Amino acid sequence: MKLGRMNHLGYAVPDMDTAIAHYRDVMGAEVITEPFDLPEQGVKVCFVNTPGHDGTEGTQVELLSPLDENSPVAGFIAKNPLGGQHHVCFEVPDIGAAREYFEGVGKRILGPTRIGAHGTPIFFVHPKDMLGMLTEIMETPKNGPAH
Ligand SMILES: CC[C@H](C(=O)O)C(=O)SCCNC(=O)CCNC(=O)[C@H](O)C(C)(C)COP(=O)(O)OP(=O)(O)OC[C@H]1O[C@@H](n2cnc3c(N)ncnc32)[C@H](O)[C@@H]1OP(=O)(O)O
Ligand SMILES: [Co+2]
Repeated sequence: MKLGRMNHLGYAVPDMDTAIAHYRDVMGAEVITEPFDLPEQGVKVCFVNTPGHDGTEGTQVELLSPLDENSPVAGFIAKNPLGGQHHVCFEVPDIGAAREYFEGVGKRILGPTRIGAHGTPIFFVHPKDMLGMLTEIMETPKNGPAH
């Protein structure tokens, strides 16, 4: 499988406004979207970009808060009331080939491949099969980064 860049760090937070204020005012990061809901994923999302250096591309933090108690991040927040690092997302050129690869090496894929917050197909691999890190695999946007 051909691994691409790290697209974002997923960060689960109990309160989106508090988290945005922290990254904007304390960290001086660039809040690049208004918070938006992804009801099908059970989360409210907001993207925060940090600057690159020496001409390299910056990084992105994906702030996530639960839309309701059934949200996949609700359980995480219950165990981590302050919030915390929830997942990491890597890009791949072909999501179908990547899914076959991970299944082929015995990693548990969580649910169907679906459209993620960046508007491209994604799937998740179980943290217990990924050294404790919930791992999102995302197909590289064909027309450059959506956010
Ligand atoms: C898609 C939109 C957006 C995008 O970027 O495009 C997103 O990223 S949305 C992100 C939210 N969606 C998801 O996280 C979907 C995938 N997640 C899941 O399927 C579940 O959350 C799962 C299976 C990771 C955990 O399910 P649940 O919380 O119901 O199970 P447990 O609490 O019993 O956890 C089982 C076991 O795993 C450990 N765990 C849970 N969450 C994480 C995590 N984020 N990172 C690392 N480990 C995690 C938990 O501690 C349990 O371990 P144990 O030793 O048994 O206590
Ligand atoms: Co994500």
